[in-house]
Amino acid sequence: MNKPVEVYILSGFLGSGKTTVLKRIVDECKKRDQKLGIILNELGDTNVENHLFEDEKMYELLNGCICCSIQDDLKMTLNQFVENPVDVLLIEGTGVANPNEIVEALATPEFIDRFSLLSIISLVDASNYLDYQSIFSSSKEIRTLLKEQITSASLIILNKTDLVSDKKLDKINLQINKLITHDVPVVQSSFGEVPADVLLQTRIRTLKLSEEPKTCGCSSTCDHDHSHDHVNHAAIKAIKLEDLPVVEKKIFEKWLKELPNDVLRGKGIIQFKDDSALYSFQFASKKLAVDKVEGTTSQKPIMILIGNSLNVEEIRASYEKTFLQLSR
Ligand SMILES: Nc1nc2c(ncn2[C@@H]2O[C@H](COP(=O)(O)OP(=O)(O)OP(=O)(O)O)[C@@H](O)[C@H]2O)c(=O)[nH]1
Repeated sequence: MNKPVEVYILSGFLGSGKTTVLKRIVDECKKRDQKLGIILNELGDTNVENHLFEDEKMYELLNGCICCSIQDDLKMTLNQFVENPVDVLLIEGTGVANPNEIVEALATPEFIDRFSLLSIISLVDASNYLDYQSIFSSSKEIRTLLKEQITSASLIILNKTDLVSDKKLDKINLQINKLITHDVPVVQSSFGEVPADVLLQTRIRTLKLSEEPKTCGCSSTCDHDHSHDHVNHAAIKAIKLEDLPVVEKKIFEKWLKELPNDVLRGKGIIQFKDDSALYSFQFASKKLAVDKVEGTTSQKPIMILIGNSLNVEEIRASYEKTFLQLSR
């Protein structure tokens, strides 16, 4: 039998910096000449970030969360890596995934000797942490999910520290340290800049299965019985807007920033007025970042918005009013 594939799971809430860290790990593994595999999971039915990993053996699991509604897809994908092993497999869950569910899939008899889980790296977004913990500006689902992402980690990266004051950081560190019971390191970073040896250190030696099977509370599509304890995150939805017109960057940015606070994350591909290039955009922590898509791409302008109990009709109406009526 081949050597087990070394696995790292990246977890963390929407926009916390998982893909940013994933890119760092990919670069490091390439430097080490390691053969890489990536599993990216998105809530919506489109991955707008696949251009970032064109050279890698990548599988996209779309339209659901590998921690519940598409567990079978995850198992099928893991089988691909059993048949064609790589040295290192990176699994990035959706921002609302509970990493324990991925651990559970890796710990089944068919996979336990094939994969060796080395670490669960959880990203915590310092710029939103206190708001997400607040009963006034967040929901119980989000608070429970954040707690699960922290308590299941073997390494916590407190990211986006550039966006908060030292005083706030101290407060967040204190709160995180109250949640973790084991000797789990918490490293602070901005743009996921964590030394490679810290990032890739082996922190888990054995997989543990949870003891008591419980009924899953994931969603109507999930009717299996398996051992986990997690939040019902069905209220967190992705909306996809396609056929986007060419937009003015300033208007686009203003529209995103004025979206209701329930919109926790946005991403996509966009074309700006008077510019023939396509740009990938990221909207997280109420900040817009755009990046020119280099080379040729078959992707078309598209926008994915993810949030908690989103009022889809309201968002669609505001989108149509701002962009479609203006472009007519
Ligand atoms: N200011 C700041 N921005 C950051 C930092 N880390 C990541 N970002 C930006 O935040 C946005 C979201 O980062 P991602 O790495 O895509 O976050 P993610 O966790 O993969 O997001 P999801 O796709 O929602 O799961 C991007 O625009 C990043 O460039 C940071 O430390 N500081």
